[in-house]
Amino acid sequence: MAVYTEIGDDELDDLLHQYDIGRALSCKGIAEGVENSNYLLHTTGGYFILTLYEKRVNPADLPFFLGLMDHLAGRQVPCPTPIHGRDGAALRAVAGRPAAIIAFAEGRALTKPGPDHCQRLGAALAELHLAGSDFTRERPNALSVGGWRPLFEASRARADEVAPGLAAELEGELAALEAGWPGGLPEGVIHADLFPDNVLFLDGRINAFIDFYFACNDAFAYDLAICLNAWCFEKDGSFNATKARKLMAGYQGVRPLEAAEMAALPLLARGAAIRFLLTRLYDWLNQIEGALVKPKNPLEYLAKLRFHRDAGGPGAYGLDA
Ligand SMILES: Nc1ncnc2c1ncn2[C@@H]1O[C@H](COP(=O)(O)OP(=O)(O)OP(=O)(O)O)[C@@H](O)[C@H]1O
Ligand SMILES: N[C@@H](CCO)C(=O)O
Repeated sequence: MAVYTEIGDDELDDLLHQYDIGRALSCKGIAEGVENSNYLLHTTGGYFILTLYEKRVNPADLPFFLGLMDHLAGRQVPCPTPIHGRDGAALRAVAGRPAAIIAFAEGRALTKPGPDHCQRLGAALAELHLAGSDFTRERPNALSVGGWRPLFEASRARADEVAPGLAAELEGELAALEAGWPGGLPEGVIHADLFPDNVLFLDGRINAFIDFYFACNDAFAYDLAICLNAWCFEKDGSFNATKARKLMAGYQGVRPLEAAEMAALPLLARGAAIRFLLTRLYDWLNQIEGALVKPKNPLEYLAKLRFHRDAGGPGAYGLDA
């Protein structure tokens, strides 16, 4: 269970005194997630999510994340809003951690998304990209190509404990990505972690995007590449070309890709694969005792990386570049 920080009863009561959402009836740790401590908070005013921000979140970035959620929700992007206290602020401190209360969103994360879900995802992702265009805060992507080598260095010495030869393969991959990483693509605000567990479906439709805590400014097509990896491979590791085609069609129905974005997609997908491989590898090698969190398998992303390296071109994803 991803609960790194416990909250005392008095701390919770003190927190709720700052809001108009009633008094606490229960507050239970949520099993899902690996990054932050999340609680399902039930008050006399309804249900909420209480999040305490942990290691990978820089407190200075929180106004960007919380402001973005307010901004997108105001533009009909399905996304829960932060609750503002009586003083107007959404960001607080609880148990020594930065914290926020977020509206509870109905819906279920899909364990096995189908092609039609991928199409809906594509369309909603493009709408998110367009809706972010007049968001005025900026946050560079700390986990883009410039951030991968330091992350790799933190795991390099022990990488071969996870798979023989992994360090050498990652070294070669990083060098290729650093040399060829595309610039000048259309960019704006991206979600940057839009995995199936961060999309809540209700009656077959997307009811909420959650977990905006990697959102940043970067290439739109990189966000699409992250989704390609997270949604279009089966549990056995095989690539599902139908899902990829649907994802692309959904996206392009709202925001057509430029030729340069299509051409860059195989490389962007390799980059998106190494980004999650590296954070998973770090977490695998540096597990936090007592956090009751199950680290995710880095090797799932090694297989995806190899797939894109051999893909041959954007046609593999159903695109005619
Ligand atoms: N606004 C919300 N409404 C309903 N449920 C939510 C909401 N926010 C979070 N959750 C629930 O809490 C879980 C963990 O939230 P979240 O994905 O933000 O955590 P995380 O630790 O940042 O996880 P991740 O590993 O995806 O980065 C979600 O899977 C979902 O079940
Ligand atoms: N979505 C990430 C975890 C949270 O960043 C992963 O699956 O590795």
